Amino acid sequence: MSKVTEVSHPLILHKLAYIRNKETGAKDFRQLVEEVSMLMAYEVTRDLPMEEVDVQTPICTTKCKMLAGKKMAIVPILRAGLGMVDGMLSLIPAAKVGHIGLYRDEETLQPVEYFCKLPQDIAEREVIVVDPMLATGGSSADAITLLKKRGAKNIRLVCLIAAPEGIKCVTDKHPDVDVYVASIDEKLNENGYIVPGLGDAGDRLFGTK
Ligand SMILES: O=P(O)(O)OC[C@H]1O[C@H](OP(=O)(O)OP(=O)(O)O)[C@H](O)[C@@H]1O
Ligand SMILES: O=c1cc[nH]c(=O)[nH]1
Ligand SMILES: [Mg+2]
Repeated sequence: MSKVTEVSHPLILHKLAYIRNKETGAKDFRQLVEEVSMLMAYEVTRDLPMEEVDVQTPICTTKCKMLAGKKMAIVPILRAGLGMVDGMLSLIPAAKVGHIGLYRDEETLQPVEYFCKLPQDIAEREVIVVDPMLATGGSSADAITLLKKRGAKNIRLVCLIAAPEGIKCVTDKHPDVDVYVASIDEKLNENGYIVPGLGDAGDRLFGTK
């Protein structure tokens, strides 16, 4: 069964309020998405395996804990997921980055795949899929299916804003995948947009439309 974590830290909620505000321009929007992603990286890596090592301090030798060298990959769903990569990398600098290109057809709301480039050893990596928006869940669920077809076994999903419908879709299709979100919003509207949401994340990040 998937674990769903809503990371309601005060700093995240404060920044999310600016991100949601329609008056926030692309420059600030990008900066804030990066900052919240960094804070989310802290939460999604909470249970990474550790190992004990001997460290010589200026005073004596002591046992310390360090990451056990688990290899990681960050996989943004294009385009909007790109906005979360630098924030994640600032805390997990050794991660490799894969890219999955999907857009949501405006009429059918079904995801359409147009690009996929993954680290060749993706099957051995702990994979963090990032996309700011989890609406119907179709895009994230398809991206995870694609990763599994390429051999990935340990996958987590990090989103900023999710609709209950999207969480249900992903966790029903991929019960082995844990989901981390900054906010679970109320619902989807008739156009498949998250309410209250933030609008179209890709357009706001890149200044399109
Ligand atoms: O859960 P879903 O209903 O699939 O919707 C969520 C998807 O929609 C947005 O991408 P979009 O299709 O707008 O592409 P973009 O990032 O290029 O703007 C968003 O970034 C997700 O990938
Ligand atoms: O609310 C939504 C839904 C899908 N994609 C977005 O960017 N925003
Ligand atoms: Mg978009």
